[in-house]
Amino acid sequence: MHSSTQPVIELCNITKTYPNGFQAIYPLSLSVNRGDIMGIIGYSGAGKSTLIRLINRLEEPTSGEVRINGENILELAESTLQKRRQKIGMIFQHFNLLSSRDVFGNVSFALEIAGWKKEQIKTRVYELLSIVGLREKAHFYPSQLSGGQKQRVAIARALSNHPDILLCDEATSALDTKSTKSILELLRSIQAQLGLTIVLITHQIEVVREICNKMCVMSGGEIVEMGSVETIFSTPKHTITKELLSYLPAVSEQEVLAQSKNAYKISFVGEHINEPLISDVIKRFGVEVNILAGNIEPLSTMKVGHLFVEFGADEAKNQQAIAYLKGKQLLVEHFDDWS
Ligand SMILES: Nc1ncnc2c1ncn2[C@@H]1O[C@H](COP(=O)(O)OP(=O)(O)OP(=O)(O)O)[C@@H](O)[C@H]1O
Repeated sequence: MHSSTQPVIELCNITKTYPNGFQAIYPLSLSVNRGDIMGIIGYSGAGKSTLIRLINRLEEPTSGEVRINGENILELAESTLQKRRQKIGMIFQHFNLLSSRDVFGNVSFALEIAGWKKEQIKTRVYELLSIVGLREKAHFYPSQLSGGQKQRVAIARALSNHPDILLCDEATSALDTKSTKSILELLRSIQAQLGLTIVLITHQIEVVREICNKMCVMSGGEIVEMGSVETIFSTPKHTITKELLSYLPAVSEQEVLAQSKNAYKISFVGEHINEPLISDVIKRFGVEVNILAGNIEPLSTMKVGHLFVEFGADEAKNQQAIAYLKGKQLLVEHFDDWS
């Protein structure tokens, strides 16, 4: 990820009160740097959608400034705003595709509006469909596509005018786990390829973990915690942040394998959960143990724990330690056995 310290989006003391008098955003400031993937997370009603829509003036703030690349976009006349908006792509939870147009037509639509010439449109649409991996589906209609494919079309459309910002409003909330993963991978790769700045809102903490480098936690129209994903995940401060983090699904074996090709999975149940078995083998056998990940899952009848570790270079000691753990009725599997 090519993040810099150059702010691309700056929200300065913005507030939003809807015409019915409801204040959805209390004074808040937020700065997003070039190349950041900023995740805005919070429960339903926290103000996430309102906030993201203030960035491209789909909502007008009640007070404050919205600066894009240093320019206060609240001062722009409608015609200039339209031009600037072409540089801010947006994707939505329900894709918002035109059902009467095929994939090609949906992507070309944004270019037609922006006044591109017909012959340039064709080249650009196929270029975009290649980026999102849908070239061969150019003449399919939205009703013939899966949710993940529809979101790819929406991404191609959002990228059509070479934006430098991409706003994602719950872009994976309507997708299953597999499609979510592939859309997040696509977002990560286009961010790297095109040097985009991405702001995404989500209520899924795993989305933030997967692709963001920065995050904000929103509650009651305010940002209650903001910073790098590493810092917030390792030392969450606000109660809402801690609660959201507690919903993180258990670490997956693929994630562990991405860190080490020599990992062991140690599985234990019930009575062993509270025993200091790892410090035990370190003391007894002088073995080196690097803990890669771990989790305890409360089942309805008992708790099951998994620990993913990597042992040091001394294979004789490692085997003694593994034999000892197996003797304690723990399941110890090398990655070859479970990958
Ligand atoms: N047009 C509107 N008029 C009045 N109140 C609104 C309007 N739009 C949103 N709100 C209110 O503002 C608050 C924040 O809504 P918003 O959609 O920004 O939250 P959110 O965090 O995105 O929630 P969700 O994930 O459910 O969409 C909510 O209480 C909502 O009812």
